[in-house]
Amino acid sequence: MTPAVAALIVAAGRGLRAGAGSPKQYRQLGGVPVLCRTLAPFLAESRLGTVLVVTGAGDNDRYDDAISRLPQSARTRLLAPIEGGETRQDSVRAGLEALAASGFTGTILVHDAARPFVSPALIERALAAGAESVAAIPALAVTDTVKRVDATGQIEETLPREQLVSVQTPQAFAFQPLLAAHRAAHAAGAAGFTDDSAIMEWAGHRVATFAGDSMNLKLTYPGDFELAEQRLARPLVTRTGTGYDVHAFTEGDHVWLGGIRIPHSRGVTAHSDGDVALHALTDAVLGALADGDIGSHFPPSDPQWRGASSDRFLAFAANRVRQRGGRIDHLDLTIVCEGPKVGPHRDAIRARIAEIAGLRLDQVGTKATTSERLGFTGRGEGLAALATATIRLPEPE
Ligand SMILES: Nc1ccn([C@@H]2O[C@H](COP(=O)(O)OP(=O)(O)OP(=O)(O)O)[C@@H](O)[C@H]2O)c(=O)n1
Ligand SMILES: C[C@](O)(CO)[C@H](O)COP(=O)(O)O
Repeated sequence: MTPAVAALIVAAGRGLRAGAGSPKQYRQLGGVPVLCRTLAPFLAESRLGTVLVVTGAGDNDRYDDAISRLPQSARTRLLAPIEGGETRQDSVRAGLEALAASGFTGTILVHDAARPFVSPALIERALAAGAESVAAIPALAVTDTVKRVDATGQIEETLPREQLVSVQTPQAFAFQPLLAAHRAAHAAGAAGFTDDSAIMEWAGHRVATFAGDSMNLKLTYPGDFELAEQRLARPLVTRTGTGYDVHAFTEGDHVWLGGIRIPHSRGVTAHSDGDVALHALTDAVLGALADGDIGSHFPPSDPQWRGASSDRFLAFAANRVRQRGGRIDHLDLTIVCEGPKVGPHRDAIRARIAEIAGLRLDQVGTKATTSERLGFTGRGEGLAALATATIRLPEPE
């Protein structure tokens, strides 16, 4: 039976811009070959039935050496590598043709071997987005001002960055349309595409985006290796933070809990959408960072947060962890209320929190309890949430 989802890792480049002799995907990073680091999270994802690496001509020994560093049990879904071409586009097409010959028809994730910091959570987001769209790619908002220059480096114009994103891999596609687009581009002599979504655009498909990861660095220049080594060299220390939030009930017909709108006979009094679960989680993450609290970053006095959807608060805190070179290991949440009943919504809340924070489902715990009719929650005057965040941060210098 052919698998429903496969990953294609392109590793046939020469790494000329990175210099230093051998192709960058076979260089050591923290004592482990780059390709090994890149493959590990794909091979650990049980929904990926097959992983195929496209290698350069003459790289067989390097490839064998790199994958010998992976545990035997991790290699069971790794197909024999196939040879790539002159350009990335040629290499992807070669991989797609090999998968087509094996009868594959499902969803394909295409990823650069040169991106060894791909996280399990990003792969999970790619899988989820690939199940929804013909083409979906990880994107990050552009935070620098972006200019167009002429051949001499003189600025020609400043581009409005609101509509610009920078895109990464893994990119998720329905296999047949991607194969058809690659074949059509090849037949038309259309070359020079720097990613596969550009080929899908060229073929007339709409391409969706999902949240990228600022840690998903592409090793391109020598400085990227220095940065990557520095990142790996600093040991991570575990930090824990707690959060607590309360909102009083008022007239209304719904409450927001963990990013899910739940119909209820009451609403809550709040400046934002009053989502106690996301507020407590945000404070837990900020607490673990020792980085103030939700009110110091999003002051209630600021009108722009009036009625704000609280997912942005948690996403902000999660991004602050990543910006500091850290990661969230786990979020745990307890909701305290007599009503609404949380049980029927618990899976949706858990999934939404994982999505907002960029985590896998197993990194999020959600629980709910009443307070046995005691106190303000017991009297049905409001609802509360408690949260714990466990994160890892690079040890301070
Ligand atoms: N003919 C090619 C060129 C690139 N790639 C792969 O595509 C990814 C992104 O390409 P890039 O970073 O440009 O890698 P290189 O082509 O190796 O780098 P350079 O352009 O500096 O030579 C890398 O994983 C690379 O191995 C490939 O499989 N086949
Ligand atoms: C595919 C890619 O990683 C998306 O950002 C990027 O376009 C590859 O570019 P490269 O010049 O081939 O490294």
